[in-house]
Amino acid sequence: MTPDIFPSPGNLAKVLALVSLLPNIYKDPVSFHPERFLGDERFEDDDREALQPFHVGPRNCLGKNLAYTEMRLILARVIWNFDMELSEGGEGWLEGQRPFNLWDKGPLMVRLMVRKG
Ligand code: HEM
Repeated sequence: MTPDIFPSPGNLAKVLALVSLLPNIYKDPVSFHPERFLGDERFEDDDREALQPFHVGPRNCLGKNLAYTEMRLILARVIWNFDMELSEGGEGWLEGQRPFNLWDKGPLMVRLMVRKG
């Protein structure tokens, strides 16, 4: 990121879902490749730091570690107890998703008057 591309001052937003779909960051990004995270050499050029679903910095997600623990526990129990297959209506799930965004609310102007009495 350089000032030539993103002049300051300005707002820069990172669209997480798009980062995860960029083929120059993740090889074959829309296919299911769990081996991507298990040291498979086909994916050694992936930039694993690019996607930060919990954000980074002083205001990043406070629940990150809890969320990882919950996800691991739930996924492990589901996989341990069940076989899974896509059921009717599940086709095209990825393509049918709709993205939503946040909005900048702008300042709420309030006048404070010292109470009398
Ligand atoms: C997959 C699960 C989760 C994801 C992807 C996620 C993601 C995020 C993201 C992107 C932010 C905004 C960070 C920023 O503004 O830079 C955030 C903030 C926050 N998250 Fe999560 N979160 C998850 C689960 C949780 C859980 C389980 C908790 C608590 C039990 C939690 C508590 C918080 C809190 C308190 C903040 C505000 C932190 C602050 O403003 O200082 N999150 N989260």
